[in-house]
Amino acid sequence: MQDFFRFTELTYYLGSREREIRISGELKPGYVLVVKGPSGSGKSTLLKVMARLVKAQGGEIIYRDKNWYAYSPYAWRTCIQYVPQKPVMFRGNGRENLYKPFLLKGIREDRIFNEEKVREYLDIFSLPPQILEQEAITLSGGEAARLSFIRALLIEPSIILLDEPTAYLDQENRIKVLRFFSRWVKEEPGRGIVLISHQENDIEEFSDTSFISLGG
Ligand SMILES: Nc1ncnc2c1ncn2[C@@H]1O[C@H](COP(=O)(O)OP(=O)(O)OP(=O)(O)O)[C@@H](O)[C@H]1O
Repeated sequence: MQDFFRFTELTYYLGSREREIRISGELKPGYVLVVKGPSGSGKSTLLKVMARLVKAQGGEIIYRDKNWYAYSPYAWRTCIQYVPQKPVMFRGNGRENLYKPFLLKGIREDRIFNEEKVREYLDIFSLPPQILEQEAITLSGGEAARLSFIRALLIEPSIILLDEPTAYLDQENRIKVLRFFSRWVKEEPGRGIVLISHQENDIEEFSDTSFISLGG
């Protein structure tokens, strides 16, 4: 495989044509690509473009040697999962929230909702099993954040786009989550993470990192 995840002249607007971003770079397998830049420079928007939730005006991403448009949007999002900074919880309990992506049309058939995996992840992220029965909108910010990591992980993506993953976490959970992702990215070949974090010490938890910067 020549290109795992390479983006070239990726071009997108921040609200209007006047604020155009154009950026090239590469995420290597096993690596964490850290997106740097001041507030409002377009970091979150870049992750949404990469997830194909926001349209790019130009440029391309080559993922596993194929142009991104060679993948259906569903296939793309099965491989590349975006976890927004502010956790999104739907109506329904914790289990229903974890199950939600499996109800979406086009999810790859080899992805199955694995209750055993759910329990395993709850344990890793120190969430009590009762959370599965709790109304998700009543979860605390930190609980919802950890549940949204589990929701993304259950899809078994190869790339996870993490937007400020520790924003809602206390110190203990912050370390737990970062160490988990640091292991996850190395556990199997062909995984990668794109990370936005304002906290320099978050980045120190990862062994192989590379950086790209967006201007002001
Ligand atoms: N749909 C939109 N309409 C108008 N403006 C937008 C839209 N999406 C993003 N923007 C603007 O684009 C800029 C970049 O937003 P973005 O969330 O990508 O920044 P960021 O670098 O992640 O910032 P922060 O570090 O504060 O989270 C901001 O000024 C934002 O207000």
